[in-house]
Amino acid sequence: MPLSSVLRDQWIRAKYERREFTGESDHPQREYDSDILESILWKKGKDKKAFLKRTFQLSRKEFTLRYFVREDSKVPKAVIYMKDLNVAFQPEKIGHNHGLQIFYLQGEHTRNLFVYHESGKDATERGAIFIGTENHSYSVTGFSPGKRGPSRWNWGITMRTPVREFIFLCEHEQDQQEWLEALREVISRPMTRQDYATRYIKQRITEVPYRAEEITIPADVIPERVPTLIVDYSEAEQTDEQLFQEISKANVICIVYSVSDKRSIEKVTSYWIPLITVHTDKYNRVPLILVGNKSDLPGNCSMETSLAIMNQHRDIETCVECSAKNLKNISELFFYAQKAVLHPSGPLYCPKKKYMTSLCVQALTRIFKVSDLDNDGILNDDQLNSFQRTCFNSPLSPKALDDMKNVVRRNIRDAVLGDGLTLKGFLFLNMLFIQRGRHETTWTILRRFGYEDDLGLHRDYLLPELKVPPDATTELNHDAYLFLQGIFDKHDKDHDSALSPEELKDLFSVFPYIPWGPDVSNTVCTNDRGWITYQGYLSQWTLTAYLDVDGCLESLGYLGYSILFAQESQAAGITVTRDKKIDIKKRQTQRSVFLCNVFGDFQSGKSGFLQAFLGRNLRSQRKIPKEHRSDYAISTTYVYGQEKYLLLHKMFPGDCDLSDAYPACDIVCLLYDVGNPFSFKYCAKVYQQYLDSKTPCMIIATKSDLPVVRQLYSCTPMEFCRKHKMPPPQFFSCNTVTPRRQAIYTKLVTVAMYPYVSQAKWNNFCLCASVGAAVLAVLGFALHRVLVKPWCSSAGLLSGHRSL
Ligand SMILES: Nc1nc2c(ncn2[C@@H]2O[C@H](COP(=O)(O)OP(=O)(O)OP(=O)(O)O)[C@@H](O)[C@H]2O)c(=O)[nH]1
Repeated sequence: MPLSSVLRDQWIRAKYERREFTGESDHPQREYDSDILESILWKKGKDKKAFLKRTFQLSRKEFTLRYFVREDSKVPKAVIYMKDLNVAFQPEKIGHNHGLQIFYLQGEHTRNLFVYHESGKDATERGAIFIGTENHSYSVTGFSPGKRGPSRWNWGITMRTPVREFIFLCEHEQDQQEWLEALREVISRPMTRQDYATRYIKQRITEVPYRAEEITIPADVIPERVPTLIVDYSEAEQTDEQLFQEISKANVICIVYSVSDKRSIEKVTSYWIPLITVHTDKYNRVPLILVGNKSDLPGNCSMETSLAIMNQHRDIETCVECSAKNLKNISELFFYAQKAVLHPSGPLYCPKKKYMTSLCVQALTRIFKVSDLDNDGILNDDQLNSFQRTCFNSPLSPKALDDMKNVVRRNIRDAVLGDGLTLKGFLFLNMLFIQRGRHETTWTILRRFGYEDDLGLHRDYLLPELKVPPDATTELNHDAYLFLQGIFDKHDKDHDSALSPEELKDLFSVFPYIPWGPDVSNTVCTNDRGWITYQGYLSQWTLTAYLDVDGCLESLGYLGYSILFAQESQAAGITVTRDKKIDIKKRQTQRSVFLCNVFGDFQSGKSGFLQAFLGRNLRSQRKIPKEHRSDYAISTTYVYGQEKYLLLHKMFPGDCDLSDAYPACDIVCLLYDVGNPFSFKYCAKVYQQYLDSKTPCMIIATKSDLPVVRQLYSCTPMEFCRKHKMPPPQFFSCNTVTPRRQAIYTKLVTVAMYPYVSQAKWNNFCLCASVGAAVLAVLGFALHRVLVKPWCSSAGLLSGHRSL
């Protein structure tokens, strides 16, 4: 046992088990029976090395401590007056478990005696009670056997001092009466100056301390490995200010009342709870433990009273009756206090409704859905086992699985279907844990899935740190795409490779909000019914990762990426690309997303250009309600067989500072309407004002199905391109009979990927890139689907993923 634990243990035993300082003790207290307490202590010699056996005598009569060099000595080596003496436990300094430092004033010097006792028990302090007078709030009353139940020691005396109450028991009524008389006599006598001094000395050295020393229970005692600091408060020694400070620092507060004193329980609601409420954060309530002490005495206050208080006050985590005298429930009390902090029941359970709180149900429902990998509403044995491994690091034995299912099945209908647990069963199981006081099981599950005490997801879980240097971009990596594909397959119940509104709603049911607005259908590819296709779905995630990496991390968190793919954080799913300047210098890029800013005057056909990339002709574009329009369009295209994402961003003339928007992109498109003579002027202005020759730029002549009119500008668009060494204007129309994807987009990605290729060679270069790509594109896409398919096999996420 560590040194500090011995002393702590002895201190607790002296105070609570032997009740040495309270007058309630069953143990004979020698120091009250004889004037002199004699004991052998080992005292450190003058050479400061060896400890020598010395006889010490504590005289109650003289208030002195003496010690003798030899056992038969008549003359003491030193006589120390109590008023000059102080004692401290010093196990470390003395190098012995029961070491004491006795220090006292001699003349103007402080002398030290370093001693230890062979047995810790005898080295503990003893107590005495000072008896003051009536007008100093001392009183004494007797009580009769009727109150106390069958016992030999039935005749009681209650002695009240300004700081606490002492209960004494007598065997016979006559003893009780004699004691009462004697005590009353003392109390009725006025206090002399000597009395005041004696009270002071006695309180300092022999009476139970008003306040227990701060006790630290080391971290390694409990599995959660957090240390516990127990802080006592004494009205007699501390100011209100100190009390308020301690209250505001506390993680849990034990309000102790006496089960034998009705007033003390009344004070819980009339004084302590309001006081704690005022001095604690109302958004972060401190759990309270209601402790009915002296359960060894007959109670005035039943457990029902404390339960009623507990039901009225949500902050009261639990109530417990204990007896400090016979140590009943004392360790439980501290266990509950630790538990109240580490595994509070308040956020999980509503005692009034006798059911879990709605926040807890929501959190567990999300956990169930995340863990139900095939989304069939049942956690089968494989899924239960991987859930168990995730939360508790080990699978369940087949018998434990069966037992668990049987318990649930016996208690509630529809909780087990086939071989698996339904959501109803999963919730019921957790409620059982909570109701049986095993909050820590549910908390382990919740915390593993990212929840913190208020049942919100932890910030570090949703928003792990990710450093993105200024010239880098963020993309999803292969792992994250695999994960997201698994999520898609799980929710595409009809296997039509598109998500219906219901399927999408189900996918986002693990989110506290729907992250995608109605504009998403016009940002990515959809099927004929306007439902987001598999390709559109991945495109939207790509866009989120690129433009709003925090939002993407958060979404991965809600979907449970880091948990299901056993990653340290959501950030493991993101690739931060290298600086674009290095790509250009090395003439190669690993990036797979390229941003193209699309400029053009009002009504020049920018939206048309974006929508045509998603395969929509003018007719289908006209059906898009205004509020569902999007300023982005993203899809894939293949360049030299590599699948790349092109993200088109529509820039608005006049309403934003173009210089801000410009530098981040990889390529710029300047659109003019061939049918509008004023349209090109805007393109020339943007080019001259904001663009440098380093960013590739392409001029697109839109609405090429309309008659071409002469542009009212100092030169024609063709001359302008020649002058600025740009490829000639690319004619484009989305007014086609059938929706079709046009080559222009592949051209844009190719140029964005190879910005250093001379602009004069663009046309040939782009042609090669796209022709070579066409075959590989189909192949590449098919390969991707085949590769990622095993992800959602019933063998579980991880095995599917690893088999890749
Ligand atoms: N004939 C023809 N009309 C087109 C084409 N593209 C767009 N339009 C029409 O031109 C008008 C403007 O098209 P948008 O694509 O909305 O142009 P915009 O530049 O996004 O417009 P603002 O957002 O108002 O600046 C619409 O009435 C479209 O129907 C095209 O290729 N051919």
